[in-house]
Amino acid sequence: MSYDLILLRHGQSDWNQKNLFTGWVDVPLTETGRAEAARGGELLKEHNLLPDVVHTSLLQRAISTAHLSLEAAERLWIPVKRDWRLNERHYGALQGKDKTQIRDQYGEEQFMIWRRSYDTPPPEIDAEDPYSQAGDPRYADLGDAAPRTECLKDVVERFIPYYESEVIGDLTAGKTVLLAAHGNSLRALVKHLDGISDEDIAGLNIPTGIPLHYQLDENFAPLNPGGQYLDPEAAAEAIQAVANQGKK
Ligand SMILES: O=C(O)[C@H](O)COP(=O)(O)O
Repeated sequence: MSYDLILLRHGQSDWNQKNLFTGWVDVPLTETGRAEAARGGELLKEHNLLPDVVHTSLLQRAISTAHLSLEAAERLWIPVKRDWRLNERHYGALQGKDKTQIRDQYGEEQFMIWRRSYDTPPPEIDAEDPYSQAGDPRYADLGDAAPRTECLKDVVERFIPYYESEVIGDLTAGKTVLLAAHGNSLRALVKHLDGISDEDIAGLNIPTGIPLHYQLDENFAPLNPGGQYLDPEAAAEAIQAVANQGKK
């Protein structure tokens, strides 16, 4: 008995291309990102990994990626579940800031603490900041619990309960599950699945638009630790590019 779980980071977004911290800012995919998403769907079809249900965040780059990849895989008809708990990590006051400028201004060490430390969040975003989500109707139900910044630990704490109830629920029902989400929300899940330490997770990066397949055993532990990228060569190159963001 095994279960199939597919993780898909959204394709390149407008702000990935512009090298800006994005977090919860709702930016669209670029043409490259749309092509990556469609290619992701073709890979699913080629590997006969056809999702029965898709879970996405509330952000259009993940929603569009799910749609374009399912279109390419001829699975547009499957049920969709959306939840804020799959959202990208809230990047606090860094949202909308240029990654290279922040690295130059604060130095490599602080830049990497904000980007990759497990439990140090960036400064909170001001409600008046143009890139704040204060007043965004999609988060109205969260009230005061809506984050104004998050570290990876915060993402683990919101995403893993969702994974354990909703995603494991679908897997248990025998469904192949596609999760269309984000670099840091997927890092949170991979940390959980592979039992990666708080220190070592800093070195793990997830590329855009390349499906990552986990086969899980009856206890939902990976039979293939680390998962399998459906295009391993493209993934290796793209992982390096994510790691190098902010460098000149
Ligand atoms: O929110 C962002 O800026 C990106 O989606 C993830 O960025 P990072 O790789 O710098 O954490």
